[in-house]
Amino acid sequence: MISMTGVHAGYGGGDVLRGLDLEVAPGAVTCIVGPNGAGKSTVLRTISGQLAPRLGEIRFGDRDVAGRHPAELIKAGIVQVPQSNGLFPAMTVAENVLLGGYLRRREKDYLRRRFAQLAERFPIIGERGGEPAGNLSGGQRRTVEFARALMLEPRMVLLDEPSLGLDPRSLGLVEQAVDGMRESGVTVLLVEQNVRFGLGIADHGVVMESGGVLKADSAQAILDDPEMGVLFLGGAP
Ligand SMILES: Nc1ncnc2c1ncn2[C@@H]1O[C@H](COP(=O)(O)OP(=O)(O)OP(=O)(O)O)[C@@H](O)[C@H]1O
Repeated sequence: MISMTGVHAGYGGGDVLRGLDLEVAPGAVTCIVGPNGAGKSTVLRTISGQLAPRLGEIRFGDRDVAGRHPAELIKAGIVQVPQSNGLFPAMTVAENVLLGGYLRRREKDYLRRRFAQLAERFPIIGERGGEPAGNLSGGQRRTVEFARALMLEPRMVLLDEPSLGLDPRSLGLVEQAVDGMRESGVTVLLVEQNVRFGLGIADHGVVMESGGVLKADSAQAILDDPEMGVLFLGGAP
């Protein structure tokens, strides 16, 4: 689905990604873990076009999408859910969800139909659609962020630390949403500090270190690997 080859990218003060090679399997959930500063979020930003790689190739299907504008990548079917606080709190829940359809804003019938589908899948959107998004709990807000990302029926969703700041019950909502994406054939690539949670909801795992991929395997194999424990996963998983 996505394959990155020899990718170098950074923010001006030297490369954060240094010749990164990564394959993301289609229709599955892949979780990237690794120490702070390894470049996990930078991988997502590079795929979604927020950061142009200095070198290397990023293939999405049969296209090279490296360095494309984020709007073009959304049209191609890649959407990123930012780390947190991605909603406009004074706007209603429904308005926030509909923002995800901005690129097709003139197609009112399509947007209405798609919104109705998402309201069926995430009941909070129908139930609280007219309320300011700022009224919702953390887990509910995350659900609205997911629904917004799904408005244009993406083929690939990038999630940057979806568990951040959530209580255990809300983590269940994130897991359900990710399971739903997998069931509908969406490819999911997520970054998680909460290693057990992230690898627990994923099919494949990737361990990053110093701007490269140290190990890629099934999520379970990475969870079970004693070497991964203390050094990269912040304690035995
Ligand atoms: N906007 C930015 N401008 C300058 N440097 C940045 C920027 N964003 C990240 N960096 C630097 O790039 C490096 C990698 O950051 P990145 O966010 O990709 O790491 P990460 O693996 O996701 O870790 P973390 O969990 O700490 O975010 C870090 O040294 C960070 O300070």
